Amino acid sequence: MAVTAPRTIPLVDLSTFTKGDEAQRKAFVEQLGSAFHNIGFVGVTGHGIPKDLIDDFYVAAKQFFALPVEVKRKYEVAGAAGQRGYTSFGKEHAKQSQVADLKEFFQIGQELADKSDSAFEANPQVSEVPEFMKLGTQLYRAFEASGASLLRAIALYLGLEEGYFDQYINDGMSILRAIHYPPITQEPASAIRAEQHEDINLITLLVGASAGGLQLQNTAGEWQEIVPENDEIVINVGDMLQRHTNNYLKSTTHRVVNPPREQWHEPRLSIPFFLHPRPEMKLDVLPSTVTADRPQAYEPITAGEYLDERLREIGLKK
Ligand SMILES: O=C(O)CCC(=O)C(=O)O
Ligand SMILES: [Fe+2]
Repeated sequence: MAVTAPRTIPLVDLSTFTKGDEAQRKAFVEQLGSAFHNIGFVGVTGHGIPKDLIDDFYVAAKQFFALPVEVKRKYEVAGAAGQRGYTSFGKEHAKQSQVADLKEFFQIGQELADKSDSAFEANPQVSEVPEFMKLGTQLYRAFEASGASLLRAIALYLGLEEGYFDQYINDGMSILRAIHYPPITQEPASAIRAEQHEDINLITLLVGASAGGLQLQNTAGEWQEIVPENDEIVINVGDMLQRHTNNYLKSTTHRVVNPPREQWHEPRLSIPFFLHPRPEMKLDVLPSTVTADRPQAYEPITAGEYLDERLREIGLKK
């Protein structure tokens, strides 16, 4: 009999919120909210992101990363701080680390009908793999819709109006990132696939990575493996939401460790969607989250200012 490891994060079904009755919706709000408050991570099924779309995008992403590096580097976008197009191996590092992560990635941003909005850089089109951007843009939309539903539940949990986040995330600055961790060919000096960090954005939605390695740090400081099942996506709170809620919702430290030596030849691909609001959203601490035991921990800042500060710290912006 197969031995199933105990789950490290709770599992919730988003369709009980998007399609359920009042009692089911209330139960979902409580489950999601307490997971974000206690752990900062949750597994979600019933998220409405089509499996075929994920699978097809994986195939296209693999084809992209298999291109020669000179070809991939054509898709580096000067001045976009890695927020669009390709970022080569060895560039990004966690904010406290001097050593770059063992990864390369490609980021897709918002495609607005109105191209005159200067907050948005254009996405480069990858001519060698035309499906890549087409599927990536579709997946972006699906993640956006699913993330909006999760934030509606979180707004209710925080005692806000259900549509509170919608005004900030419609036409927002979200990023779909395809990450390739190549096979490891020699003992890494000290770097791991992704050094421990917290995400910058409101929430992150991550679809099933092609190999294990993702770990979160629990409140006791121990590293715990996250092993998503089947069509489960992993959601975590980012620093913007933690800041806005005065640390009531937790942006939990996580990392991707290197596999054991016998699996070094296996690459790893993963697809996080970083849900960002529009740059003018104020991340000022919500008054309802300030209490006697939880005094105001942060000064007012906008999402745009905060993002800028963080991109400098991780080596993507000069
Ligand atoms: O590759 C993964 O599974 C997670 C990557 C991650 O945490 C990130 O890019 O922020
Ligand atoms: Fe992350």
